[in-house]
Amino acid sequence: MGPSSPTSSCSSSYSSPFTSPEFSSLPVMSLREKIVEKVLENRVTLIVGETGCGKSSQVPQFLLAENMEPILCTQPRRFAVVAVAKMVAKGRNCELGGEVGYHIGHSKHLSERSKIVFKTAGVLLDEMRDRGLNALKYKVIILDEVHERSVESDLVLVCVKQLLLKKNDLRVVLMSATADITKYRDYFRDLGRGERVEVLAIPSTNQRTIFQRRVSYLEQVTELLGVDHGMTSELSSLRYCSGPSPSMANAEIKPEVHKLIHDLVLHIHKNESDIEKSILVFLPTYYALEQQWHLMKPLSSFFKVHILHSSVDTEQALMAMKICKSHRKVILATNIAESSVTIPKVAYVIDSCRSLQVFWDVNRKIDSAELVWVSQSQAEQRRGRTGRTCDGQVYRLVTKSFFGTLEDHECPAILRLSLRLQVLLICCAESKAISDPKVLLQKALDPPYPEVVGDALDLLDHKRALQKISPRGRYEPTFYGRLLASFSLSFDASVLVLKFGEIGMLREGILLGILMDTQPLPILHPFGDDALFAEYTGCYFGGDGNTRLLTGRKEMVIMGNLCAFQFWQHVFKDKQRLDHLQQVLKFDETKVTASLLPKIEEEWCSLHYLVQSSLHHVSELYEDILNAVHRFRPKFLGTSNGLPTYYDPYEFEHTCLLNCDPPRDMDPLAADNEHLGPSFEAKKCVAVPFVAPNQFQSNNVAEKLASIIKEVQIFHALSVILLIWC
Ligand SMILES: Nc1ncnc2c1ncn2[C@@H]1O[C@H](COP(=O)(O)OP(=O)(O)OP(=O)(O)O)[C@@H](O)[C@H]1O
Repeated sequence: MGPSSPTSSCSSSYSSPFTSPEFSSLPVMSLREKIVEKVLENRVTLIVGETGCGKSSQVPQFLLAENMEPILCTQPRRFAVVAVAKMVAKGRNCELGGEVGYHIGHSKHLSERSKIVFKTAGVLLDEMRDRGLNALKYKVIILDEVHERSVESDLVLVCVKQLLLKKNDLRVVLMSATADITKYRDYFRDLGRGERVEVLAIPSTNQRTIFQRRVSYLEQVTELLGVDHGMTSELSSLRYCSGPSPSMANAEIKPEVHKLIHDLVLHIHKNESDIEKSILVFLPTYYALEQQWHLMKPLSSFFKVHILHSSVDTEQALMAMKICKSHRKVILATNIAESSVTIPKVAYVIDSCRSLQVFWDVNRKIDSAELVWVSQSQAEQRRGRTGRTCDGQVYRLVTKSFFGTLEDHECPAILRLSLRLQVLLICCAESKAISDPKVLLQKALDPPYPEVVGDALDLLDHKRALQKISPRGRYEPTFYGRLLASFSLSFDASVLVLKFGEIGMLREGILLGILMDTQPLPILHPFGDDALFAEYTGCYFGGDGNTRLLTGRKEMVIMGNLCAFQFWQHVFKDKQRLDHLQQVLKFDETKVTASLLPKIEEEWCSLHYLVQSSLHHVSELYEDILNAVHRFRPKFLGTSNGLPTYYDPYEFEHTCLLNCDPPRDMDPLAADNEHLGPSFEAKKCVAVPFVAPNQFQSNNVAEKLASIIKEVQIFHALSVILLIWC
């Protein structure tokens, strides 16, 4: 079997991905022929291999070389979809969007020519809802990281199995380093006579070329640091983990744990001469990242701290890591960085072994979040973030015996969450084969409790999003339900949009709904500096007595971001305004090229402490939702006011953020200091003349927001959504 041949979409300097020295030594390479053979022979193949052995990046290419395209690969996280797609495209010397493409949320780099396509499970489910199982028209479907059990991944698995029952020539490949093999074998047992899941394990013994990974536990860490002399491992466990085993210990992070991490980071720094070798620390929440960051501030002359959290622009954070060469990198991350990604030169992983888990509180009927101990499978994935581009050392901050009693796998989300939105989405599916939630969810790998599905159906019925079609008791979506389901927002955010639509403020409602779900938000939140964030937010909303309208800080933040978005839109999205901008800056018309304006916009955003990518994301989502509303044409569309008066272009005034102090101390999100941008004096705001403080009728919108929040009694649910991103 020869290497794949270059395709027309690849450049002439194409070199075979299989022979390039960077990849030829990956352990998965030794099993290439076997993998192809097994996938051709069997309808379902499970590939199990250590983290970093090359599954995600190489297996799709093995199959492409056998002309098994088109190939679909799902990844549980957006971050991973982009990272793996980029890596495969780079390895094949192709443009992204050509032979190799991806689709996450609103970012779509695909074409007719795409032969390997990476998507999130969520995107795939949306497509299936619209086009039925036809959305799965691929020769091979690879479900990567199958151990990650989001509701979306589990639903994709159900649908793929339905398709397998109909389509004999489809090939499905499941991949993971830590999947429960028996579970998947059993799940596909009823595919047909003589059918079975072929399991292919990439042997560890063959992994001569993979880098070393050593693991130490709490007892070795305390010994290494010379703390708690003579303390038994039981006492250590009590001191740092509040108990001897997960069932007897709460997963809160005590100050002692933060101190231990601080000392360990310092110890590593003193003993590792290569400052390019970085340290990745896993913590459960934004708050824990903040605590750790504050503790490490005095060490800022040694370290550059980077943050990986959903509230941070990951692309930008990774870029900043690449640029920074002068200091050792310490990356503080939540489980966003837990699987599928390679952060080059991570040589040390410190794992707090805790994570944040959201669950549906059946009694209070709200989403809640709690700190939990990770499963062994999660800890293995975290371990796998090192040993990829250099040798690695992992420190687990629990004792070995404590670790031994952690669950093998975490509880699947389908057994923890309320499933309201998923039940509604299932009911809205075009294809009858997948539109009955009671039937479909019972086919899941771990079927949810029938009362949870019943609760979701009742709630949706109560909200008139579904109606029971007698006599068989099957539910159908109402017009309102279909409309809600078409928004690609969380359930509460979608409800909010429609409530605003009903009072003639559709535009504001859509933006507020999007902002409830958006991470990172348009207004920059300098990491660890809530005061500065409040100052930035206050410049957009709250400076003229309108704070009393809203009681919660979270709603204030949403309102501030709404005003910030509109401000940006006013300056950069209004045709006449742009003409005006050109005059202000005295552009020579001919020189105003497509490339100049984005640059100005980028600088402007940075001067006003706005996150450009987030503004664009909100803008794209806004268009989508507006289109959905126009497709459905609800009654209120006729009574909506249309464009607000302030849309008329005219000269306007704004309270310029340039008067704010720049971020103090070390900003972990910025690259090296010399890359911080133009000096303070040189700043010039192109939004002049002005935007008046209440230009966007913010008081009026805030008043409506306050009453709608009360009316729909989603305050608690809102707090949870906001708690996760704030
Ligand atoms: N951005 C990158 N820079 C440098 N090397 C990389 C990069 N991405 C991947 N690699 C290399 O390719 C190897 C294989 O990565 P790949 O994601 O295919 O492995 P995997 O088996 O799918 O791992 P996991 O189970 O952790 O997702 C890594 O171990 C690393 O050596």
